Amino acid sequence: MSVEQVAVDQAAFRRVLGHFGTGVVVITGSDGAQPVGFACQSFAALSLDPPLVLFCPARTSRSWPVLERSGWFCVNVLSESQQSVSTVFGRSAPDKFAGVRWRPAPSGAPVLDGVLAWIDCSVAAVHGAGDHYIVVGRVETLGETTGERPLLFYRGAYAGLGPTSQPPPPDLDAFLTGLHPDDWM
Ligand SMILES: Cc1cc2nc3c(=O)[nH]c(=O)nc-3n(C[C@H](O)[C@H](O)[C@H](O)COP(=O)(O)OP(=O)(O)OC[C@H]3O[C@@H](n4cnc5c(N)ncnc54)[C@H](O)[C@@H]3O)c2cc1C
Ligand SMILES: NC(=O)c1ccc[n+]([C@@H]2O[C@H](COP(=O)([O-])OP(=O)(O)OC[C@H]3O[C@@H](n4cnc5c(N)ncnc54)[C@H](O)[C@@H]3O)[C@@H](O)[C@H]2O)c1
Repeated sequence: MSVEQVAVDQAAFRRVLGHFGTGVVVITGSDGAQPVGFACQSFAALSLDPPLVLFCPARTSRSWPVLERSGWFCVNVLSESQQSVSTVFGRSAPDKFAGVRWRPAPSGAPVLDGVLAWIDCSVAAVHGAGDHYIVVGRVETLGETTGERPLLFYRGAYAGLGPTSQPPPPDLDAFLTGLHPDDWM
């Protein structure tokens, strides 16, 4: 199989970077009266001690200034059955929360019904990077539900994990609890 080199134009960037499949989150917040939020795949765990995460909003984002002013945001990890939620929050719309059920996290930022996990954060640092910002959040509280599978975004389209062909290895618990402090997890 040949490895083709292509020019770095925007179409190639999207096509090639699309091979890096990710989960999908909705980053939410509030100005104290109105909730705001947007779909996001540039989310990552960053640091265990202290507990930090990051995401990257576009400089043109209209939700980000609201989150920055409040000093808080909540990361909502979408489940496989929440593709329509990602579609709603991935577009510009006057009221993305119409018809969406949610409850407030301790910060007041929305936790959407049906998410796999939520991570409530204070804004710890903001760095400009190209046409986006890199936002570092300190994890203040978090929670999870179990049973559902994650929503994935891969090559510009939604995907799921598919049926599990193999059960997890029987020694998975021992592997996860036997990590050396220098191991990256
Ligand atoms: C799977 C997925 C992953 C995504 N990942 C990311 C990500 O990692 N980072 C990211 O930044 N985005 C990401 N997006 C895109 C993002 O969800 C959408 O752009 C979303 O609409 C942004 O919401 P917002 O509230 O920030 O801005 P919105 O208010 O929804 O505005 C979106 C854009 O529309 C334009 N716009 C709309 N209305 C006006 C107006 N009246 N005046 C001027 N400009 C206007 C602006 O350019 C603005 O950036 C992702 C989308 C999907 C579906
Ligand atoms: N990081 C982002 O800001 C980001 C990521 C994914 C999608 N989006 C936006 O969501 C919408 C739907 O996307 P699509 O279905 O056309 O997928 P797409 O084909 O544009 O996305 C393919 C890949 O390109 C990259 N990408 C796309 N837009 C980007 C951007 N503005 N900045 C940095 N990386 C970007 C991402 O890695 C993504 O997985 C588009 O408007 C897209 O720009 C933004």
